[in-house]
Amino acid sequence: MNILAPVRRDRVLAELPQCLRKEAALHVHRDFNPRVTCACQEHRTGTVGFKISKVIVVGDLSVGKTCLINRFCKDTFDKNYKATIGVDFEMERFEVLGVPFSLQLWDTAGQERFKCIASTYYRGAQAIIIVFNLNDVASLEHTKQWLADALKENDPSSVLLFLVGSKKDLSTPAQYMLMEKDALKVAQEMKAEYWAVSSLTGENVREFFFRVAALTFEANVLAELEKSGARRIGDVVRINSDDSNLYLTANKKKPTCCP
Ligand SMILES: Nc1nc2c(ncn2[C@@H]2O[C@H](COP(=O)(O)OP(=O)(O)OP(=O)(O)O)[C@@H](O)[C@H]2O)c(=O)[nH]1
Ligand SMILES: [Mg+2]
Repeated sequence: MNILAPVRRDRVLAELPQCLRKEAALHVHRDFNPRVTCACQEHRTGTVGFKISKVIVVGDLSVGKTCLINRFCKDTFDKNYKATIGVDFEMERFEVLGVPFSLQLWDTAGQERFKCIASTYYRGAQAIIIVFNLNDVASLEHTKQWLADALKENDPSSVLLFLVGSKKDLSTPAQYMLMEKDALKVAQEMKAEYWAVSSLTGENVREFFFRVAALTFEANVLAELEKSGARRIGDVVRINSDDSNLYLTANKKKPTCCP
C-alpha cells in the first residue's frame, strides 16, 4: 500500500533551479551534476526514491517560518501571528529527474520557552533553513546562534545550509539593499545559500523550496553513488546454483552516459 500522496504536477523538476545570488550559493552550476543526471537516466539512484529527507527550519520567533512553509505547502497566508509550540511538520513530494523524492519540512518554535522541545527534533537533518526578518537586523545577528544549536545535533560536513531573509514585501528597495549586503556576508561566513522571500506575496517561495529539493536530491544521489563504490547502484545480485560464478549482476549493459 502506498501511504504517500502522488506527486503533484507542479512538483516536477526536470532542470536544476538556479540560485538567487551567485555570491552566496551552495554551487553555481547551470545543470545537475552529470553523475547525478546519468544515475537517474539509468535508474541507479539506489534508495533515494524511497527515502524521506529531513529539513529543519529555525530562527527567531515571529520571523515567518510557519508562514513560509504554509505558503509553499498550502498556498495560504495568515496575517495573524500564532506561535508554533514545539514543532510541526509538513511532507512535500517531488519528482526530480524522474525520481520520486520526499522532503519532510520541520517547522520549529522560535520562542525561547519552546526551544528546548524544538531542539530535540534537530537531529538527522539533511538541510537546515535559518530564517531571519529582512526588517530586523537583530534577527539576522541571531542566525549564527541558531545555526550553532542546529549543528550540535547534525554533521556539519554533510548538511546543506540556507539563510533566508523573510518579509521582503515590508522593505523598500533601498532598505532591502542595505540588509542584503549584511546578509550575504553572514551567508558566506556560514557557507549557506542566501535567499530573500515574501510569504505574503509569494515572491521567491516556490523557487527557494525547489532549490532546496534539488540540492538535497543531488547530495543524496551523490552520497548513494559514493556509498556503492565499485558496485553499481541498481544492479541486482543474482545467486543461481547452476552458475559456476555465483555472483552475477543482472544489468551487464555498459553505462551510456557515465564517464
Ligand atoms: N508582511 C509580511 N508578514 C509576514 C510574512 N511572513 C510572516 N509574516 C507575519 O509575521 C508573523 C509571524 O509569522 P509566523 O510565520 O507565525 O512566524 P514564526 O517564525 O513561525 O514564529 P514562531 O512560531 O513563534 O517561531 C505573522 O503575523 C505573519 O502574518 C511576510 O512575508 N510578509
Ligand atoms: Mg511558527
